[in-house]
Amino acid sequence: MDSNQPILAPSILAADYTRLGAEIAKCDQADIKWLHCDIMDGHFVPNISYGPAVVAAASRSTSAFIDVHLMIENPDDYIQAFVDAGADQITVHQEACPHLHRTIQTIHSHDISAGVAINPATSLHVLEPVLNDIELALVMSVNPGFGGQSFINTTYNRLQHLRDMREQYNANFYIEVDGGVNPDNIQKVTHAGADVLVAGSAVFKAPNIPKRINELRKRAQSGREMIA
Ligand SMILES: O=C(CO)[C@H](O)[C@H](O)COP(=O)(O)O
Ligand SMILES: [Fe+2]
Repeated sequence: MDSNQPILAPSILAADYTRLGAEIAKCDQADIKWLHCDIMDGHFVPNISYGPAVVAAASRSTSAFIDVHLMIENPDDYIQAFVDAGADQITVHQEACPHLHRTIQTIHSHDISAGVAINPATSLHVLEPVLNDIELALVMSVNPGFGGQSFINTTYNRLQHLRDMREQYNANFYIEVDGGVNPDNIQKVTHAGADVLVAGSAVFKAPNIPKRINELRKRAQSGREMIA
C-alpha cells in the first residue's frame, strides 16, 4: 500500500462492450490509476461475464493498473491465463479457496499482487490467517454476480473493523470496496476506511464519464480527510 489518496477503480462490467476501447479512453482522460475487471463463471456466482481475452484487450488499451476480480470456482486453474492477459493484481474469493495460502503463493509466484475478497455474509475473521500475506482485501458491498445493485449498509462497520484489524496485525494491504458505490455514498465509504473504490454503473452509466470520475474522486478524498 503506497498511497494516501483513495483510488477509484472503474469496473468495465458496466461499460458499452461495442466500444470498450473508447470507454476506457474516457477513463484515461480523467487519469485513472486502476481499472477493475470482473470475471464471473456462472458457478461461484449466478452470472457469466467475460474472460482473459477481454482483460487482454482492456490491458492493451490503458496503462492503468489492471485489477482482476475472480468470482469463479477453482481460481488456481486460471491464474496463468489472467497473468498472460496483463493482470497486475488478482483477487480471489476466500469462499472459493480451500487452500488460500497456496493460492496467494501461486499469484505471487507470477510477481503480481494478490487480493482476497469476501462476500457480505462472510465473517471478517476468515481473513486473519492471511492479513500479512496480501496486498489487498476486498470487502464486497453487494452479493457478487451483477452490477447495478444497492450498497449493503452493514459494510460501513465492516470497513471500520477491517481497518482496526490491519492496525492490530501491523499489516499493509489496501482495503477495497466493491458494489453499489455512487456519488451519494462514496464519502461515507472512504470515511469508514476504504482505500480503493470500485464503481461500475456510477462511472459508465454517467452522461460524462471523466466528469463523473473526478466528482467521485473528490468526494472520496473529502471522506478520507474526515478520518481523525
Ligand atoms: O464485482 C462486481 C459485482 O459482483 C462489480 O465490480 C460491481 O458490481 C461493480 O458494479 P456496480 O458499481 O454497478 O455495483
Ligand atoms: Fe468486482
